Amino acid sequence: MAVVLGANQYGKAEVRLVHVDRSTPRHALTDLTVTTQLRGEFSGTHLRGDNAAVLPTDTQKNTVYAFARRFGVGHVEDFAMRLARHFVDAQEAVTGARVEVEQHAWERIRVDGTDHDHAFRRPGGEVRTSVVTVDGDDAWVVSGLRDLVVLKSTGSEFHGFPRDGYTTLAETTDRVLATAVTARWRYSSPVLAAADDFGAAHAAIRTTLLEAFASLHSLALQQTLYAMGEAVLEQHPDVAEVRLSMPNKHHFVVDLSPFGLDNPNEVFVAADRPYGLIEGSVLRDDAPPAGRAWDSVPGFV
Ligand SMILES: O=c1[nH]c(=O)c2[nH]c(=O)[nH]c2[nH]1
Repeated sequence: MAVVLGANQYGKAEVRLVHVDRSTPRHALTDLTVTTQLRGEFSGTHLRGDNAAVLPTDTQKNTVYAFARRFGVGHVEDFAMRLARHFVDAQEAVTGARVEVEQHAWERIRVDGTDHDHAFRRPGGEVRTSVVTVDGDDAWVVSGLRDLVVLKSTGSEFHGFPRDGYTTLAETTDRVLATAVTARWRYSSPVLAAADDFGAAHAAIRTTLLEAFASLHSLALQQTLYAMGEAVLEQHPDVAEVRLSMPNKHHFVVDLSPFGLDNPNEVFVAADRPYGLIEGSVLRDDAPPAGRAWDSVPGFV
């Protein structure tokens, strides 16, 4: 019996690329997941561990980021074709390539009825939540939402933090700020005074959260969290307390200098973990007691 190598391919899977076109103050955002797979004559590495024909998957990843800076992204089909052609043309052993590009949608956040220049929201996936607790004659209503994914491509800084022997984080005056908002708010009373109904109240509070996120020039996600909670309390008299849980969905500037390219905050790797997790409660100082409102509400909020 002879054993032979059958069909094979290899590459880098799920390269998370966020490209910000900042050529005008009205930023354009392209958010991609790219998977490269090379096909060709790779028997050497499989049979003998001879890597002479193996363009590293790490190189393939770098090429994705470098191409985004050199050529821009454009349509996903064009970006994929440019990459696939490059690998096939540039490497002797590579006779074919499969490049899969998925694009994640973003919409502009509307503030006072106008599309914002650099604040975005991911459509879909958001969940409206509610927990009602009744105890005898008492009742409490906690409403909320989760997975409201938002991003600002500028208008966010983070500096002035303490440094110790383990600190490597660079201070920044311009970074991408992104989070998936989980918010729960407790109404002062189970019967709304100011709003007609819970649906209208939910929609209005959601708008307030989005507008506050978009409008604040942020010096920390903690500051953004507080501003969002504060805006809800200021604009919605029915609400006694807001609890927020906001992961800091880090976007790191890719170092393209090894390829002779600068990167003026244009090409980012969107990391999925680990992430900062910023949580807090914002409430009126004269809020009625929470009673059993938060009983059995999972997690921080
Ligand atoms: O807004 C931020 N808050 C933090 O506490 C923090 N920590 C960190 O590393 N980056 C950030 N960003």
